[in-house]
Amino acid sequence: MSGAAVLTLREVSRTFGGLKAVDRVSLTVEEGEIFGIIGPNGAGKTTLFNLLTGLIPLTSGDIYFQQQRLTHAPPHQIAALGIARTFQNIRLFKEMTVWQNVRLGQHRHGSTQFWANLLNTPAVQQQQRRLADRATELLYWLGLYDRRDELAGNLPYGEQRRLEIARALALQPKVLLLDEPAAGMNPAEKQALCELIDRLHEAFQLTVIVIEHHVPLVMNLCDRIAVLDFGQLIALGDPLRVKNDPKVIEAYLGGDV
Ligand SMILES: Nc1ncnc2c1ncn2[C@@H]1O[C@H](COP(=O)(O)OP(=O)(O)OP(=O)(O)O)[C@@H](O)[C@H]1O
Repeated sequence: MSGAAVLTLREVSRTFGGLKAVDRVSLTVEEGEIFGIIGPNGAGKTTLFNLLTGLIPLTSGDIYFQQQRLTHAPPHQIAALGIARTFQNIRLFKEMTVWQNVRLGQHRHGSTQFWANLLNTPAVQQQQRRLADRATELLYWLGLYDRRDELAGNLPYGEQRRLEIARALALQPKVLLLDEPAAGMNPAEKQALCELIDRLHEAFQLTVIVIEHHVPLVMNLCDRIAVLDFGQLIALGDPLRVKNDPKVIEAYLGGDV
């Protein structure tokens, strides 16, 4: 961790009708850390990701990426700045191959000009080769290289989750948001995923923000953890501190941590 702020949330709120889904949340995520977000069902975790990625507008407050105000930025601009995510409900192109899904994730890196593309210039060919190499590398990392020609929809569930991560990484993000990446996995798969996230974080120099229900996974993986309850931030700190926080034990963990 370098200690520099990557994401800064100031009094971020989102209401749905009368419901305060996210309620004046202020926090800073530092460069290079693995930051966990936990909380009971309906605590506002996914809504917070939707606000960070511009999928829904804030009701009030501000979000900054490094020094840049993101508060009203559209999703494509946020993605282009280097913030990528996966979804709680897997959102792959199921009728496309594993390879095509990752290549589509690289979309913003196809930066060469329209005419250059049309004429297939050497610069275009070189860029395409570079992107294909990167896609290959990602598929190796996620253990999906042998599956590259299969339809995404035909992969077993755990591999679909990993493909989502590969596709998010194809954007070459600085910040990777993972929404319950281990949902539906057995304990051994969860442990393996946890180790994989840690290695990816190291290898690609990522800042990772992870929403996860499985408390041991979050405790092992994360440098710091934020706990949400009814949209409010009720605790923030290193795993040990959060685990022993009476508010957390009372509101969420019920003493079984
Ligand atoms: N588009 C929406 N319209 C109305 N209410 C919504 C909408 N999205 C979320 N909510 C509500 O906001 C609250 C927070 O939901 P959110 O999905 O962010 O919680 P969560 O912590 O991610 O929960 P879970 O762990 O179950 O995924 C819930 O009460 C939810 O019903």
